[in-house]
Amino acid sequence: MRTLTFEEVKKHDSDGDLWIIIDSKVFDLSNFADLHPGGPNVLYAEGVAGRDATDAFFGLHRHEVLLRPQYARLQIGVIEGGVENIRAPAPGSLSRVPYAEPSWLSDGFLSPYYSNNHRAFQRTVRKFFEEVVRPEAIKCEENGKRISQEVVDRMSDVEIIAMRLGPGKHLQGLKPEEFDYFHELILNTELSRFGTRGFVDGMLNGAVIGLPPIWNYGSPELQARIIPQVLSGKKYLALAITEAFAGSDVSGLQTTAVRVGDHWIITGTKKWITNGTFADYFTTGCKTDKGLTMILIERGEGVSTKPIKTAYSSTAGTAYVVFDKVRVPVGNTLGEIGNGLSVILSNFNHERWMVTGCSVGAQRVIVEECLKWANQRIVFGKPLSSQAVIRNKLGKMIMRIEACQNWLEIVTHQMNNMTYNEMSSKMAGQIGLLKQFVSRCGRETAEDATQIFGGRALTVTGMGKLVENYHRTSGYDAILAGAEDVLGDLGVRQAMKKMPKDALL
Ligand code: HEM
Repeated sequence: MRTLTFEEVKKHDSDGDLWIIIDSKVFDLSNFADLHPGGPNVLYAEGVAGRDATDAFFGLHRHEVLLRPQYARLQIGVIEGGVENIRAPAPGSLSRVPYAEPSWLSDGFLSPYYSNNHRAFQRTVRKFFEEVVRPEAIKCEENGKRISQEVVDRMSDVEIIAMRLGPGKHLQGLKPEEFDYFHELILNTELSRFGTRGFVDGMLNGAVIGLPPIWNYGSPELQARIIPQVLSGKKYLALAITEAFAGSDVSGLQTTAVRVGDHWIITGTKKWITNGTFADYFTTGCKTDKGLTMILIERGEGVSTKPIKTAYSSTAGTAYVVFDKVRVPVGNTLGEIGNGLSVILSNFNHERWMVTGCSVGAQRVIVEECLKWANQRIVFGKPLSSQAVIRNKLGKMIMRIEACQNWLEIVTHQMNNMTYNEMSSKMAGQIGLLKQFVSRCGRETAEDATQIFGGRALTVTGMGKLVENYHRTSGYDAILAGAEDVLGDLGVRQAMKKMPKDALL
């Protein structure tokens, strides 16, 4: 790469002969100017053409623009004696922006929950997600296609699909102290950092919520056949509960299973089924003459799926699933006939806690985006952060994310130290309230972030793209796995049930 002086660069400041300096790198924009998405005129302006345009550039573009190969190759040299100050973060690295990381990952802070094993795990996971998953996440979020088999295979190779189901004996080769609920929490917060909310659900969330009923209630034959296929990423699974007729009120389901000999004949339509467009198996809630029953249905004759357009990317595979007189062996029943509600309910704590972790991971990135933008954006001749109204919003965002993180961690600590049954009886209400709190905080932060970024928060590309995605999709966290108002109410109802009889004023 050539070394150039400011004097040399200055000579190239006209139409057809245009050089510009950004962060001590010299770019030849002569042929690019007419193709520039921001238009050619801005590039010929005084103080830009032939000059050091670093501040102007970073006020208008994300740093990653310069890393795209088509733009990186416009660089023709470096400035003599210049120092490159703005470097892309290395994959897996931690942010040094205050509050951009939870306190346990911040220099000089302690935590009672995390061991060195968790810290090493976090480093490996972040690097893997940034290098392997992030490019796929960005691509799929935009084109709406499902996650590629290649990335699924790579996740399966390092047991990520299995780890997302939580601690347990399915994690071959890992001792309990090498994988607990804090490890899983790390996975959930790390996978939601890319501003690609649809992809987060497209990353096989169907299996995370649909496999446990097979695991806990399926026959040994069913388990031996289905579980390895799903954990190896060779087959896909969706949880098919909700219908146009029933959402949070699962007892109102209308999909019907009628027993004929040793088969069920199943008819009905499920709606909003995450990963449904590409699922091979459906863990399905059905009405029978003995009450709600969970049954595993395989894609085949009588099963059809249709994508539903939603506010987030179709990479999530959200579907209508139609069962038209589907014949299913009675051996595919999960748990006792008529006992479907407890199968569904026993699954909910983990699912809601998982959604909460993903939500906290995404919320924290937005806090980081806002702190960076308020610091670098110049308005009325001063950084945006010099406005008290902006600092007030930043303060509230920080308070919210820290409160969410700390409550989530203490809940995770209880989960690590309780049996499954204790968790079911003691944590359902608390997790319901936590989920409501986190999703409400997320939406308030989405609103504040949109005000801080202004018009940039309304475009899917550019400086505010993460805020745009978050603002459009944070409501999903308030609905999926149980509407937030219903969950908050569950928490209070459970508390009332446990009130001591003699607790009077
Ligand atoms: C290597 C040099 C440059 C490259 C590769 C480049 C590339 C781009 C790209 C890709 C965008 C679209 C933004 C997005 O949606 O992500 C953009 C927008 C823009 N660029 Fe550049 N640019 C360069 C230099 C400059 C300079 C020096 C200026 C002016 C000081 C400038 C002013 C703008 C403006 C005003 C926009 C529109 C921003 C908006 O819509 O918010 N660019 N540029």
